[in-house]
Amino acid sequence: MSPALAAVSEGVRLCRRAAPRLTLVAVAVPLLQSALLGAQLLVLRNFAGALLSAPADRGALLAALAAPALLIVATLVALAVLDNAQTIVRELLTERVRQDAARRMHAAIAALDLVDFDYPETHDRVLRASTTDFRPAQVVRALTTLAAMLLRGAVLAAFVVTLVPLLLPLLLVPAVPVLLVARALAGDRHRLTNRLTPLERRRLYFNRLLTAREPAAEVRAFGLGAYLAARFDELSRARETELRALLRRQWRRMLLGQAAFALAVAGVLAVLAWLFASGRADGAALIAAGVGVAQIAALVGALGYPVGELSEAALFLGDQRAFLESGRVAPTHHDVPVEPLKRLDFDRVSFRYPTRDEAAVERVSLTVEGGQIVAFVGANGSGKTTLAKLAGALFEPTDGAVRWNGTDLRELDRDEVRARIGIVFQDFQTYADTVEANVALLPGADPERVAEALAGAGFAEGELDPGRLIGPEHEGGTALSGGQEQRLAIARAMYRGADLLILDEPTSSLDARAEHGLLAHLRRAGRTTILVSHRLANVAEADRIFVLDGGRVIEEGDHRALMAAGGVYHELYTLQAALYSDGFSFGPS
Ligand SMILES: Nc1ncnc2c1ncn2[C@@H]1O[C@H](COP(=O)(O)OP(=O)(O)OP(=O)(O)O)[C@@H](O)[C@H]1O
Repeated sequence: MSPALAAVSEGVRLCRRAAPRLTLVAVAVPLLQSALLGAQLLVLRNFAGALLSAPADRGALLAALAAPALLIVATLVALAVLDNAQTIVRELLTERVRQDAARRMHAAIAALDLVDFDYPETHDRVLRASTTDFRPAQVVRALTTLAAMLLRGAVLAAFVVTLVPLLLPLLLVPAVPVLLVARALAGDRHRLTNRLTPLERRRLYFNRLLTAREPAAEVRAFGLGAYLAARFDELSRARETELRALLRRQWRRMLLGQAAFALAVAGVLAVLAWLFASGRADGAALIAAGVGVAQIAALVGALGYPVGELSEAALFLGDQRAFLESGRVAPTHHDVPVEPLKRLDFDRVSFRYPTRDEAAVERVSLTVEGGQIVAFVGANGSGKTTLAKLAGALFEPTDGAVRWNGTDLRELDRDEVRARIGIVFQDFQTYADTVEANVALLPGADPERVAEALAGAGFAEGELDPGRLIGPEHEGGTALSGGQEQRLAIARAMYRGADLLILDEPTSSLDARAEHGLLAHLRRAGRTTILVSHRLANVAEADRIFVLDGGRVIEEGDHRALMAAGGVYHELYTLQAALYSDGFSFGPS
């Protein structure tokens, strides 16, 4: 099957899947319209016949004309009613297909690996695929329009051919330039859209900076509004330049196609004139054939629209299919049950981000024993967060393995493993929903456990109403402070009752009391915890501390051992301790 045909059948399949009955109606209505049109032509012919063989008696003539005239009016009304119905059915079908496409897109995006989001191509493909959601409905619309046109054409052709057989093959000639141009235009548009996707994403990015709540404070504080708007404009102009070049090219193609079409139609009319001049057809037949030819020519001229739509939809649907198929992940191994965590081993683990040559984590081997609090410390960019994400089954090592009770994480069901892990990210999210939903995330929150998690994260009883709506940009929502948002993220991680807690800078926004309370809570809970922190006073309590530098573990041990070793940890700790001691100064002023 050709790619275009495959995409067409895919489009129809997707429509049937999203709304089978609407698809049926969308197909049936144009067919009915064609049948009505055929009937109308027959009546018209009778009408012309009655008129030309005009009886001398005017009364008799009027009586002969009344019935066909009424029928013509009735079919016209029926055609108009069906047109209205078709408009409504198409809109509903488009809506349903969009919903279905969005569902499938979201499922495919959810199946992507975290690392995929570091590839610009992923975002290009997501944008392309998500702006293709109306295409299946476009296929049905184009197909039904085309089918209706072809049927109408067939009816007209049958009508013309009975009058003047020679005209039929001639009428196919004007269709050739129309079809060629429609296909070429669709190809041009598809190529341009795909080429402009990175530019379009950047435009959307600037638009988001200008319109969203999160960047609003910084944009104002630094007076970035005009600059960002100018960047947006610059990209819009670049897009317009490309669009103009496309339209110029399309204009030339269309003119050429229309000239060829006009020539072909003129040829057909010339044949008609010749038939008349040479007396090969009678007057009534020629008038009727003339009407038929004019209608067929108009139909052929209009063919470009549905054919163009079909060709375009075929190309864009190909992109969507490619994305949905590439989003399919390799099946995970469900047959190995994920047991409660007893130990987590990093076995010579390396990890490289797609956009960087150097490894972010290099041949790290370490063990986190069940029930231990383990800390990762080190300078900015030393690999702590990357290591935490590897522990959280969010990245797969590019080399080596992370093992859960001895089993490589790759051999375990990813979702099952993740369900046993609670994470607080450095750049945690706060969701525009209730406090309760922010903690429990999934439906079916247990209010008691939510209250427990909130208390564990340091909220005093009654401090935060579980029903309070967060997100001032939404109706009825209010904002929390930065520290409250961070504690909410901690409560979320705790609510899961996870085997493993991963806390990446969980206290960066907490006040001293809240920070102390959290650490005491963690110690009491006795849950396996990986703590990433620059605050070494928090870390000193950990059972084991790993010091990272350039993606490698350079020191390990508990606080006492590391202090005794007098290495990097000792130096960092002493420096931080000095910050709190009396008489500290930044140096000579
Ligand atoms: N998505 C990414 N793509 C490319 N490189 C990245 C990405 N995220 C981090 N890196 C790089 O990987 C290295 C380790 O980063 P990581 O975030 O793990 O460090 P970190 O120790 O947690 O730093 P910090 O203390 O600043 O949070 C750094 O050199 C960083 O620039």
